[in-house]
Amino acid sequence: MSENKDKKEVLLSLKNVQISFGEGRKKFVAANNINFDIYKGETFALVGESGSGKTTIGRAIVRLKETSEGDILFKGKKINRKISRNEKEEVIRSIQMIFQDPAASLNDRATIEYIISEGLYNFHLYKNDGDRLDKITKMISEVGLLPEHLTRYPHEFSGGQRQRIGIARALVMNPELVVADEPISALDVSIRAQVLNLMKRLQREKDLTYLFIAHDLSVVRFISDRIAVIQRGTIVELAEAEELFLHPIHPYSKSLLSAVPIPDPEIERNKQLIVYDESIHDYRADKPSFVEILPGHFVWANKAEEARYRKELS
Ligand SMILES: Nc1ncnc2c1ncn2[C@@H]1O[C@H](COP(=O)(O)OP(=O)(O)OP(=O)(O)O)[C@@H](O)[C@H]1O
Repeated sequence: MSENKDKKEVLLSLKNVQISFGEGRKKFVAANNINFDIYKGETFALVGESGSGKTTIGRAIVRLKETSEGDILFKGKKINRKISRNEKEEVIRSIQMIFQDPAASLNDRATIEYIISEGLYNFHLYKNDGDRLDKITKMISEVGLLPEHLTRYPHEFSGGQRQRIGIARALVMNPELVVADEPISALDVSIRAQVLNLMKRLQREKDLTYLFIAHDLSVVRFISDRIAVIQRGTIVELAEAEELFLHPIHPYSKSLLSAVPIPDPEIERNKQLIVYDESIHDYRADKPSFVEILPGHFVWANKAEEARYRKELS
């Protein structure tokens, strides 16, 4: 999906990030030891099952959730925890989020015009009202809807159209990074490809970088440059998309991949589902870390596992 991944300019960096809910004995760590870079122009997928911490990480990046440890850097500047009001505004403008459920994320009592204009109003990102109208009219056309839709309300639209409105609301801010949190999973299967194609086209046209959150590996295979697999709050593997599909290393990634349907009935029938058993990891004495096992291919492993994986690879 990316055009300039070879340049590898780091846009966003997460360094040893931890995100938790509650305090003291009630503290629940939803994501821990999170380390990854997102390059400008690429689509970086974060994949894991429900409850693995994907949304929490996305929300921390757009400052909807506080981090409890570590740093989040955007273009080299720290954007988590305490930052100035100006810096906050810059983050909100430059990093926009598209939400999973377009029905729930749009205010049903507001017109589409208001919904798409809201960020522009909040940050005074227009010269005058004519300029604002120009911006949102252009934006609504870019997502495949019509200017006359601006006076209508969210309930008058289908799920796919509502997600287009969600995309317009995010992109009218002219962001550099878009955190797309399962943007197609709530949509009818028949329109998912349309929305993905729209996102791809807009990425090319507007030089966007995507963090694409999904629970389904088959969805991200063909749209992402790199994939991080997350399991119960820990990223267990990160690699280029094809590399991950061809040479998964962590047993959890292997189990997820074994569940991806193969479009060949013969292979599909004889395929072995790999069941992941967490108890195979003994991390009591030999602690794990995020190891670069091959260039650009990282796996969560302790010393013994690293040695075993290296042997398997040789
Ligand atoms: N407000 C909250 N208070 C306490 N725990 C929370 C809260 N929000 C999320 N969690 C917990 O944090 C963990 C990660 O949740 P998160 O929503 O990030 O997962 P997810 O991978 O995005 O799942 P889904 O695909 O279902 O959204 C879950 O165990 C969840 O129960």
